[in-house]
Amino acid sequence: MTSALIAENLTKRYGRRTALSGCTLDIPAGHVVGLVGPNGAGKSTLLQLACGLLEPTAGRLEVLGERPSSGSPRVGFVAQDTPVYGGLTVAEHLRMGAHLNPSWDRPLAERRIAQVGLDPTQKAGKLSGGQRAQLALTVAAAKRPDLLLLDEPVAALDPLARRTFLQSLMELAVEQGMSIVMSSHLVADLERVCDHLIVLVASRVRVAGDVEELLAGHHRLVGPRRDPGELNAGWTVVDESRTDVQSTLVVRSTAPIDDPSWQADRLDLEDIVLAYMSGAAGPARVLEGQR
Ligand SMILES: Nc1ncnc2c1ncn2[C@@H]1O[C@H](COP(=O)(O)OP(=O)(O)OP(=O)(O)O)[C@@H](O)[C@H]1O
Repeated sequence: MTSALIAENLTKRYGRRTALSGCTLDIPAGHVVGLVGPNGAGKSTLLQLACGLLEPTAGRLEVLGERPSSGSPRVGFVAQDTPVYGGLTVAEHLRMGAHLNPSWDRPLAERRIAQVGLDPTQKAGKLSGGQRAQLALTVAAAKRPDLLLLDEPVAALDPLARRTFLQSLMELAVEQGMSIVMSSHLVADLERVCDHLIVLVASRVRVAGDVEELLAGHHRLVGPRRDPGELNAGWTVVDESRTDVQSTLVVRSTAPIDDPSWQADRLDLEDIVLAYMSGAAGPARVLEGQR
């Protein structure tokens, strides 16, 4: 399987501040990938490195088998502030897109603009934040990139617009075969559309992998208090809390939990993300077999 993005020990520093540290990832092509993590975790930095807007301080990064370059027609990027030209109309954005991009997909652009109810004669500067996000996505998608990078694309959208937007992302992935990597704080949304997830915390990858594998491999365990040395050696403890009598753990284990002294429950994606964000998860780790 080809990779959309390969990072090896990728590091980005701004002066003395480390925005991304020792990031190692292999993101398979043809997937919708969610990138989550708390504010300042390094998500925008990773996306900007991937589209060639930033240069790494150290490490290796390959996007679609090449070194990232900012002008690549194979990679589309929609930044967090949904850049559009305030003085141009919606239709002028599409004309400019067609002029600048040999692979411009005019029917796709016109269909999306109609679908999301944008008035082609409206100046972009007069659009709402959500409408600007829709326009920016349309322009990026109509370039027909192989990889679309979206930095918090749904932050400004109302719940219905979010649903339509995410639906259209899935269509782009399935019908056009686009790989999509998008950052978001809305994990429930990501669970609906993403089949791959990366959790970044404090500039490091805490976990990355196939969503189905992540859901199947994480468990919440409640049982009599145990100290770390007494736990099953095959478990990775992601998060834990203890009272005098009881332990509550979030563990990763590929094997089923067969110890009857633990009550084991499945977790949803949000639980897993929160466990990695709040837990003593230790150094960066990547799920084996994440491809
Ligand atoms: N141009 C810059 N100069 C200096 N430090 C920066 C710059 N851009 C980002 N940083 C720092 O790098 C770290 C990672 O920032 P980044 O924007 O990548 O985080 P993020 O995960 O996208 O956050 P958010 O969810 O708030 O958008 C932060 O500590 C931030 O302050």
